[in-house]
Amino acid sequence: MSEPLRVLITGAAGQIGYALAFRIANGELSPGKKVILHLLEITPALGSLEGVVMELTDCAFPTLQGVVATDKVEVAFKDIDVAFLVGSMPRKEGMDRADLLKANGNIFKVQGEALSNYAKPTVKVLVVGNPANTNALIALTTSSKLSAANFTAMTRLDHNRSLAEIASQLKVTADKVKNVIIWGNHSNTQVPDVSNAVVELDGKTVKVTEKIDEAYLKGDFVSKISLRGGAIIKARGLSSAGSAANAAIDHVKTWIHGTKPGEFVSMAIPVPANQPYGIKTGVVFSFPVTVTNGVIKVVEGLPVSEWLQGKLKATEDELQGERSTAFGALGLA
Ligand SMILES: NC(=O)C1=CN([C@@H]2O[C@H](COP(=O)(O)OP(=O)(O)OC[C@H]3O[C@@H](n4cnc5c(N)ncnc54)[C@H](O)[C@@H]3O)[C@@H](O)[C@H]2O)C=CC1
Ligand SMILES: O=C([O-])CC(=O)C(=O)O
Repeated sequence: MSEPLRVLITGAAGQIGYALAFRIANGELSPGKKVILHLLEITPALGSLEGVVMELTDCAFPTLQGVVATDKVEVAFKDIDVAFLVGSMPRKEGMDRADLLKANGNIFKVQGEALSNYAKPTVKVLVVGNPANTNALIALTTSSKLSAANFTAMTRLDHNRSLAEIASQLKVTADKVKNVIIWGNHSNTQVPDVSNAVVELDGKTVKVTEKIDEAYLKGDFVSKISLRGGAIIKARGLSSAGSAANAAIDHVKTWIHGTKPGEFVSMAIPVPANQPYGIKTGVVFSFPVTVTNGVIKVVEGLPVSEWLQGKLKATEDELQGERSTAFGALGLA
């Protein structure tokens, strides 16, 4: 029988952690495969974490082989195959995600070191905690034994929001839309781009740009997707959790099982050495990607309009700025 999948969730007693744990325990990442959940929390939240473990036990999931619940990184990160790095402070109304750098940056410095020291060398790391791109860069920078290929940050929620918005405009379900792209930072400067997206309408595949007005796609659509996180905080008084956990599962499932032929998704990854689309190395940037046998590859050669070029530059500049702030504050080189 194959080895169980060891999956770490940090911040497991928090909103997103709570939504993630049950779905992962139920085998959603790799159907049929046994799972050992590693749940990390800060010491004051251990009581609450114990309650999560009790509930997981009470589900009697046939796939759940064990649970390790701890406040110690050396226990939590030991031999893990997948890491969902969620545990960190969420923003409140009126804040930008980059305002969280000061509160959250150090968490990812410590956890980068822990990944390097204790995780399997093949570990797949997804950073969810905000500001996600720069936190992933911090973790990568402090994990001397792992490589860039181990690290990603989440823009799949923005990707899914884009699929859903286009589907709603065209009165179809979201599975009929594919190949939207989120470029850059998981922030207000992200670039939701549907210039390569297609939709299945009445059995025919057509370009989204043939069906929806260009002014809307470059205007209200971009603002709606990029400001959606803030709109949810305003409506709920709390940041997105169910949809964030869902996107995190989508992201890791794609990483494990690959993309379908002809399809790409959005993932934030360390910029590869060949600097696709002219984006300079040294930041974690969201690109259109395909995944085959666990290897993430940027989809290159897509046309870049003048409009897109300007937006790519703005989101890249923001990421370079976040990098300088974070590296300065944390004493990283
Ligand atoms: N990338 C994305 O698309 C999204 C990112 N987020 C981000 O995810 C993060 C978590 O959000 P929520 O679950 O709503 O927050 P939450 O406050 O409900 O839960 C966070 C949990 O992390 C724990 N925690 C804090 N420091 C920790 C550490 N050093 N080690 C382990 N656990 C630690 C806390 O005790 C708490 O239980 C936030 O930074 C939020 O902004 C949220 C939605 C989408
Ligand atoms: O907006 C926030 O702070 C939470 C988040 O990242 C999102 O919902 O996209």
